[in-house]
Amino acid sequence: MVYKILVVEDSPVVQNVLKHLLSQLTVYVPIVCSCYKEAEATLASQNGDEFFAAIVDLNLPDATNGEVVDLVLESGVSCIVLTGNFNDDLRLELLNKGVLDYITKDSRYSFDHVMKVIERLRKNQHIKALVADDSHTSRLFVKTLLEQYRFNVVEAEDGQQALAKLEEDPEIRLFITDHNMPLINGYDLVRMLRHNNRFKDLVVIGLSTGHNSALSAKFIKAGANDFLKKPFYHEEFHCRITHNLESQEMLETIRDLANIDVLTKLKNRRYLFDEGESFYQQALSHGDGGGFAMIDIDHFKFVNDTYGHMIGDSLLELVGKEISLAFPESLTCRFGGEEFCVVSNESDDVFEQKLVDFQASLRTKEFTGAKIKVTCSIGVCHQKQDSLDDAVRVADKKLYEAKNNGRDRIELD
Ligand SMILES: Nc1nc2c(ncn2[C@@H]2O[C@H](COP(=O)(O)OP(=O)(O)OP(=O)(O)O)[C@@H](O)[C@H]2O)c(=O)[nH]1
Repeated sequence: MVYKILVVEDSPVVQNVLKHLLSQLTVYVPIVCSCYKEAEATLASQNGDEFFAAIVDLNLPDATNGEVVDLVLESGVSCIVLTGNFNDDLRLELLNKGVLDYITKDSRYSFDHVMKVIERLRKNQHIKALVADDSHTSRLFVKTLLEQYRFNVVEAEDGQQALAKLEEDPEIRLFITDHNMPLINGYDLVRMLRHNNRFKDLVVIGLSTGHNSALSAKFIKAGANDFLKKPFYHEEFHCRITHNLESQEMLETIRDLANIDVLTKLKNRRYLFDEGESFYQQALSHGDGGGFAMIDIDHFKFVNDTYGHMIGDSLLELVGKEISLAFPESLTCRFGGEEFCVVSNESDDVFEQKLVDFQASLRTKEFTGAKIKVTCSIGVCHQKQDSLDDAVRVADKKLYEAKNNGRDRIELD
């Protein structure tokens, strides 16, 4: 996907900086106009809606009073003002008109800020936000602010409806809740959510009118990420949401780095022992699920010795991909070295058949430019065990037997 960004700016230096920054992130295509007339013609010929956003200067040679802002907004394009003048009244006027941000060209950080806004818009398209407020007017106001920043917004009229929507829709990542609502108030709702591990990554922002200064502290103590008192400036609203989402995204990145094997992109051994137990117990509780398999590539040392470690790495990466494709519903991990494992939540029969199919398909494939053919040995534990640790032990013993019995085979407990 490519995003076209309209840049309306008469200074060649600023044009070049923006062009450079936008093109560095390969998803953006800058289209530069040097004056109002050129922007008008460009927007008319492109139907306007094809532009993802516009970065505009207020003082153009043929339109010195910010007329370009109205032109861009009327064309339905998200507008960011990048200007040399700081004028507080004008800034407020433009923000009220629907301009996303008013950034002054006072340092090189201004350009970083523009890029941050554009990137945020792009990411927000994939973020679902829930707004809970019993007042239709307040809900609509918050919804409009969020939609300006490209969030997908769903609404709830009271606390109970909000809880039901959060429970049924795991895609909701941002929750903005008023305090005074019928059935369940915002504060109680936050406490309930934070006692449920499922919502640990949900970004929660509390809102309230009134003069209860203890409420913001109560909300944050209960686990809300932030709190805003109504009425608020929409700049403050966006800044707080952006900061909280960025912190959450950073946490998720750190968690991924800790839990994902860099080579194969499968979950790593650490994840298996931290989170696999609950996956295993859940699978066991679903009747006849809970199978566990250890998969080990045969004679992998020979691959390294013959083709070198780089090719060995590529082979591990490709086999990892085959494993995640073969067991999409299961928890698939790289256990270490050339050893992988699968925790299944499907019935024993289905799991066994998938293992047989996987082993057979691996046999027929050629991997890397060197067209390497490999086989694998598999040890399976499908008797219900008390813990994942025990299942690993049983499957490991069976894998050892598979190797001793000639490799390229499956041994079941
Ligand atoms: N390229 C590469 N090699 C690795 C990696 N991790 C482990 N290995 C190699 O994997 C090989 C495993 O060798 P062995 O344990 O003897 O097993 P094998 O050659 O597969 O023989 P069997 O398992 O008995 O069939 C060793 O040469 C390790 O150095 C890795 O991340 N990349």
